[in-house]
Parts: sequence; C-alpha cells; structure tokens
Amino acid sequence: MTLPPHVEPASPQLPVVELNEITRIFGKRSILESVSLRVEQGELFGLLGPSGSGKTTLIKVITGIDRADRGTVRMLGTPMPQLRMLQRFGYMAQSDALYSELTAKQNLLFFASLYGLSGARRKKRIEESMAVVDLLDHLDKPVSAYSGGMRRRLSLAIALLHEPALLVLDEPTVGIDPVLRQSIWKELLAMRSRGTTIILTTHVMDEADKCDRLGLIRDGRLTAIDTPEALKAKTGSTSIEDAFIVLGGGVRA
Ligand SMILES: Nc1ncnc2c1ncn2[C@@H]1O[C@H](COP(=O)(O)OP(=O)(O)OP(=O)(O)O)[C@@H](O)[C@H]1O
Repeated sequence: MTLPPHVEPASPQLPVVELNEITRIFGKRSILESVSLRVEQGELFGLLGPSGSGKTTLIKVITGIDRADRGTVRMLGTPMPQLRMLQRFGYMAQSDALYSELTAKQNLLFFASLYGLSGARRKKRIEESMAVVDLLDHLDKPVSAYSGGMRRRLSLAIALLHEPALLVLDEPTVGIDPVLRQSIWKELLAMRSRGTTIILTTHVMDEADKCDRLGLIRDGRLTAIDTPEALKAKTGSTSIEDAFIVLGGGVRA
C-alpha cells in the first residue's frame, strides 16, 4: 500500500498500539484488569462497553494522559507516556478541551503550534479539518458562542489537524446530527484507507459495525476481541447489540 507522506509507516512487525497486561487501580478498585491488546496499522478499532466499564480510562492510558499501575503501553514502538509522541496521535476527549474565550481559529492555531504545523500547511489543514466537521463558516466565532455539538465538531477537527498516524476518539459523534455523523464517518473511513489507524469508543451499534475489530469491555476486562461478523457468529446473534448483550451478560453472570 502506498502511504501519503504524512502517514508514517510503522515497521511491519510493530503494532501501532500494544498494551500488555494493563491494570489501573483507583482507590481499592481495579478499573482495568490485565488488559492486553494489539492494534495494527490501518485498523479501525472500536471499544464497546457499558457506562463505567473502563473505556475512557483505557484510552487515557493508551495516550499517556493516565498511567497504568501495572503493565506496559507502546505506541508505534515507543513506551508511553512520552511527551514527544503528542505529535504522532490525535486525541478527542469525551469532554471538550477548548479555550472558550478564544475563537475556533485561535484554538486551532494554538493546537497547530503544539503539533509543529506552520505556514501554508497549517492554513490548508485548518481549512480541511474544519470542512470535515462543517464548521468553515464559524472559524471566527468565539467558542463560548458554539453549541455543544459544534464544540464536539471543533474538538474532532483539532484531533485531525496534524494528520496523525493514530487517531484516538472518545465517543466522537455524541451530540452530532445524523447527516453530519455520516459525513464524519465517511472521512474516518477514507483516513483509514489512507493508512491512518483509528481507535474509538462508541455506544452506537451501527458505528460499531463499521469497525474492523471490536473490543468488548466489561468491568475493566476485555471480554472479547474480534471482527463484528465473528462476534455475531460466535454468539449466534444477528446484531452487534445482541452479541454484546450475550457476551456481556455471560461475564456478569
Ligand atoms: N480519576 C478517577 N478516580 C476514581 N475513579 C475513577 C477515575 N476515573 C474513572 N474512575 C472510575 O472508573 C470507572 C470507569 O470509568 P470510565 O470513565 O473509564 O468508564 P467508561 O467506560 O468510559 O464510561 P462512559 O461510557 O460512561 O464514558 C468508573 O467507575 C469511574 O467512576
């Protein structure tokens, strides 16, 4: 596969993300328990699980925002957390990390400088990323005047800004209307076909169906990892929702 110049090929033997026996403890509770996972280059990997099952915690450990109590995390072969890896991945958190008093454009310029973007490429990428989320007409508006959905879209544009090798998205389409959700998914799938690796969490079952593989997480454990088709076949289900209930229910019982 020929990759565009911005997508850095991981060496064939190296996964983009490799988690080995990750445990995260808050207080006396194991929020993540012995989680191991490999995500390969160009994969669209979905994390599914009930509220409070540990998805966001896992994503924070992958990106180095949080630290595991036990186990190791590697991103593109580098042990995490590692400050210099900030430029290699894009992260969209569940709660938006935006400067409300600044305009969208000023927010984008701030993140562009963190990512080392400047000049013509910066201008082009700001326009392209804002076009994906349909916010080009709102570049000069202060974020304080944005709706909740617009903030989500701006957060996504920021995650895409530097065309990272890895995108990590925590519920990227919550609060986004169905038409725009479709066009965002079209863009995510296009990025994947250009070699970008994407890890996302979702509660939306038709989004889960679009993933190459899914990890089902329950009470901090990855209870199943497979393609949507294989998960359905294994559980004799016709939908991911049913497969998820069968697998999740089995664990809780
Ligand atoms: N900093 C923290 N201190 C203590 N407990 C925490 C902390 N962060 C998360 N938790 C707990 O860890 C558990 C998992 O939380 P997490 O946010 O990872 O779940 P989630 O699967 O992303 O949920 P949701 O789908 O609702 O976003 C929850 O019980 C939560 O209360």
